[in-house]
Amino acid sequence: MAVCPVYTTQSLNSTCSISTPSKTHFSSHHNHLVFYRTSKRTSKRGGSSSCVITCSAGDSQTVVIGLAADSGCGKSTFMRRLTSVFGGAAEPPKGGNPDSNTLISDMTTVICLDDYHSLDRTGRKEKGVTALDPRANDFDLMYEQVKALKSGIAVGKPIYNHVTGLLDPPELIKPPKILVIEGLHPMFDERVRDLLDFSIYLDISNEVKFAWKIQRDMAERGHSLESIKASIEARKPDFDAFIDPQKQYADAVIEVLPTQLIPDDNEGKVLRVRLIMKEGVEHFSPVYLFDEGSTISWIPCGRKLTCSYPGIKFSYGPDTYFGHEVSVLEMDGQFDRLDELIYVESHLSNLSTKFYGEVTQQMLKHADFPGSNNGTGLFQTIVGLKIRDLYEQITAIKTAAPLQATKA
Ligand SMILES: Nc1ncnc2c1ncn2[C@@H]1O[C@H](COP(=O)(O)OP(=O)(O)OP(=O)(O)O)[C@@H](O)[C@H]1O
Ligand SMILES: O=C(CO)[C@H](O)[C@H](O)COP(=O)(O)O
Repeated sequence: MAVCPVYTTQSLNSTCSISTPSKTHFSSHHNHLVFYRTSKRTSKRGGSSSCVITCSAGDSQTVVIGLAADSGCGKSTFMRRLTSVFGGAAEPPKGGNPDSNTLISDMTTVICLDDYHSLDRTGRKEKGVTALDPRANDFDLMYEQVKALKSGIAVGKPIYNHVTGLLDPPELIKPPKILVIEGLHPMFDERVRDLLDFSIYLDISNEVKFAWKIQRDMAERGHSLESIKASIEARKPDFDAFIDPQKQYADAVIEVLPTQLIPDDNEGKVLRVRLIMKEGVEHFSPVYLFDEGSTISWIPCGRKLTCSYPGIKFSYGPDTYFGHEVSVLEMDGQFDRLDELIYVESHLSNLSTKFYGEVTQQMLKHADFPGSNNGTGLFQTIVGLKIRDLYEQITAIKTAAPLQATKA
């Protein structure tokens, strides 16, 4: 008899029907009715029986955002910028597992897809697979739980403990207004991909990834240069096979490359960052520089923007990406003075800001975050504002619909 690792909860005032051949326990937990699926049995026909819990969801629907990137590529930094756009601090679940990977704020819940590792650190070692390999991850459970959350049903999500390398007991995740699923594989499984309202891929070139890893793992974690190189090399085949291809599905890609302003630069400090925005995505209109659809090259340095060597260059224009029409906004170089960013902001359109200078204000607020002086911080902030706009559009449609139905 196997232990079924899932439990599903639903608020007491909603209607649920249960069909399960396995033992199902009910209990009240945080004002939620909890269904524990404790066992699986083999049905008479020989197939494995599944536990089906059908609940009618509440009125609110969760908007789901996917953020894909390799480890150490700036997902946490991006998440901090995104949650800040919605206001309020993001914190791990109160009173829960201190090693939880989840971050909850008033509007957003960010779950880390590492929690769907089906093999723990020892299991991966024994089987000779990396965490990037789909065989080390439970996509069925990921799909079931994201789908449940999207339709307003709370779930008991497992926790992968990065300190111990073990799978810890599940934590309760209630459906938030905005659910962000971040990690290695948010767009890998077609079923999960189809649940996403918007998806982002952080595409960090090998040179830059290496520079960031050295900065963090050598300076902050005491790893040697050789071990960092070895870890990047060991992950590369699986990264190329399973993680990188997801960028073709992303609605926005933030590509981070070495600068072209310094010939043969190998320091990796000055960056060329490209924001690739898919055309025709519902509730998302790409940002543009000066004139929508034109091809523009702009050096803003001069009286209104202070630039030291090697300067700053912006480019904008239409392109294609994996066969899709896209708009690409590019920034090469770095800002000397963040308060002068307002000059650049005033030449960008479709930013989905709520007031003049909101991008600059957000950037100044988080001036100490990595990438605040270059295109990584700027484009992450812009994508955060676009996600707020997308959320507001989706929820406006949802609240308007019943009214229209009443009128008719
Ligand atoms: N935009 C940036 N510019 C410069 N360095 C950056 C930038 N973003 C991230 N880094 C570097 O990379 C490190 C990892 O960033 P972050 O923690 O945001 O990544 P992550 O993808 O969440 O990592 P992990 O999955 O390993 O937890 C940071 O400590 C910093 O050194
Ligand atoms: O690629 C990763 C995503 O963060 C990690 O390497 C993976 O989750 C395994 O974690 P750990 O190295 O702590 O066992």
